[in-house]
Amino acid sequence: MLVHLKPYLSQNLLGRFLYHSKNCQVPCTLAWKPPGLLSFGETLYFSGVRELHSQMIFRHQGFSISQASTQTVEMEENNMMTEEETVQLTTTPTSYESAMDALSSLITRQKRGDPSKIAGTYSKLDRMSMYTQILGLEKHLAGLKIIHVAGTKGKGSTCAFCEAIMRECGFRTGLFTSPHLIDVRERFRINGFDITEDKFLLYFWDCWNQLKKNVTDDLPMPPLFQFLTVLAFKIFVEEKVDVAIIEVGLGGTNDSTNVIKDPVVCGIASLGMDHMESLGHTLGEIATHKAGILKPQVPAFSVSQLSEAMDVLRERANKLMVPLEVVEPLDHEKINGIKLSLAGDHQYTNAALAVSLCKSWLQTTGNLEKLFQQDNQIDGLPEPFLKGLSTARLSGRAQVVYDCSSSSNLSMTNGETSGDLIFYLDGAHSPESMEACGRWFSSVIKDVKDQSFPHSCSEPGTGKPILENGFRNNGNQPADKISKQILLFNCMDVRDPQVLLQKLESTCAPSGTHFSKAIFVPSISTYSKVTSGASVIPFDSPAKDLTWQFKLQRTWERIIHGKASDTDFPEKTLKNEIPEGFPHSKFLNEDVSHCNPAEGYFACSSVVSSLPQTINWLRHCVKENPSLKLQVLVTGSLHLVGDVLKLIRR
Ligand SMILES: Nc1ncnc2c1ncn2[C@@H]1O[C@H](COP(=O)(O)OP(=O)(O)OP(=O)(O)O)[C@@H](O)[C@H]1O
Ligand SMILES: [Mg+2]
Ligand SMILES: [Mg+2]
Repeated sequence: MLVHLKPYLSQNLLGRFLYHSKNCQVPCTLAWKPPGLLSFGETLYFSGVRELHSQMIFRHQGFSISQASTQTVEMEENNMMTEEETVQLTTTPTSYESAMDALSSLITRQKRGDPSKIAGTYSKLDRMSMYTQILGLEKHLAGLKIIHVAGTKGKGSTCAFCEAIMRECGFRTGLFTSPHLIDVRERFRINGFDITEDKFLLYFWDCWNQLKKNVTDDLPMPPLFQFLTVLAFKIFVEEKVDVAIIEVGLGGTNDSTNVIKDPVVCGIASLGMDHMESLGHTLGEIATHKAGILKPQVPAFSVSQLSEAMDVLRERANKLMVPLEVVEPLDHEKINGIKLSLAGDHQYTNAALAVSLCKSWLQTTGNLEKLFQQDNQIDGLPEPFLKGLSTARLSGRAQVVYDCSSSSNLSMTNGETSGDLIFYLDGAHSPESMEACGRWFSSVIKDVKDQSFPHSCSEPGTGKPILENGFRNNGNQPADKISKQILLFNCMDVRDPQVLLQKLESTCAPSGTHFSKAIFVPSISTYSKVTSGASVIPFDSPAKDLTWQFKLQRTWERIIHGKASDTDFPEKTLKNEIPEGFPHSKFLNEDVSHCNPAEGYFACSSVVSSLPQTINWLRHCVKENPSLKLQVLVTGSLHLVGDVLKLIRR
């Protein structure tokens, strides 16, 4: 039998493929292929395929062709196919890595806020409208029942709470958030799960090819975030979600997601100082951008804000005749004492916003009464809301991960860890979020002090919370471990490290949290490549230029030692005195109190050129010292957090 496939993309297809059916793998031979690269619509023949199944997948070095058309499956079921027949399949394109390469080619080199990128015949939002038109999404977009969320901090968390609540209420959800930590598919969730690779590829190449065919000088391929936004719309329309929860990428007024004209409800999470290069240098200016997502007469909710921001929101809302309601952080009582699944006090604010957004959505769509009547709650929230609030998930935000590979007691079974190396991951990268992060870290390590080990490890990166409420105690943990707090930090060079590190230190210190050591290390991921979970991490490719990390270190040392400026802190102490590559063995045994930079020695910190080596080194430390427990706060950059998650998952 010959199977006739029409690949949608250029790919070099050579060699043998494995045909996976339900229960077996049948190798099949590539019988013929057109010379050179296959291009759109070209034909490829296989022989040796014995049976067809709707879930058939061909794989060859990551190249997969999947999903037989319904027609094919029906033909098979009706026994209509004969050996001689050539069957045409609707194929999905294929290698996930080639999709990542294609996506990476959309990353623009211009810096944010660079006015040159605004030039051109059409505005960004005009172009977004045109892209949605090309993809035939315009009229469907109007039918998506959208919850649209802007804000400086807490957008993603608010959206994650909304998703979980709406799902618990029985609706099929689509969730679009940014950024991603490990795999770009994290940005697109359908009914609570990251979109599958096969579906992603199907929709990705469909959008890609249609847009490619229609580009002109005035309408080039969209930059990355615009592409991801139209892709989200495509996915949610095709997947027929009941509710689409859309997080703004940056700002509001000019954000690609603002092509949404008639959301069901809008939310504005906490406002603060971030992305000033694009949004302006005052809170008022920033609020003006965020308020740009409000739409005439569409209900809107926000949380308490500084008056400079709130005034702007109210003014805009009045102009548009928008009912704007400000919600208070959730009250513990109202949620029956349940624990929010996203940790940190700030999440009570985000959760409250999500509750109001969901209620409003349910009301507008005529579902509220049904839901609230069914439930016999009095003042509190209905069961699905409570369930949603206690199960929402978002990786890399106040996430605790026990590192299994570091267990000093290898005899422990069932994936249990001695809990000696614990990563506290939070991608905070603005002053407000750094403060929230510091508060969370200080409180959570206190809680842990009162807990017992070991704890079961679970797979990071799956979104499952790693730290359950409470630990299991099997009674054999060593008593009185010495806990040390370590800071693992990096941030992008557009951030002000003085502000971020100062915020962290001044939030932690009053609660008695002092970092024994701070390690400054470059992230592995960069903004120049979109990665997948399967992307290879170069284990040993230390960064060459560590100028930025040395600057971070100097800033930290100045803060720790209360020095006001570089003149109080001679630069010569930085030269030659930094331990090369690896912190030396004494590193952990020294203490902040012994650290005197004036004497030319940086005992409280180190610059390390390789993240994988840093993690190995931390693992080594706890293995060598059974009495030591390391609590490592990883923060400053979501890239760093994603890289650490990826490394400790391996
Ligand atoms: N309400 C809040 N107030 C202050 N900080 C917060 C708040 N919510 C979240 N954060 C901090 O911001 C970080 C990012 O949270 P989240 O992903 O929910 O926000 P976001 O607005 O989507 O951020 P991003 O700019 O990374 O997209 C968290 O790790 C936490 O440190
Ligand atoms: Mg942001
Ligand atoms: Mg976000």
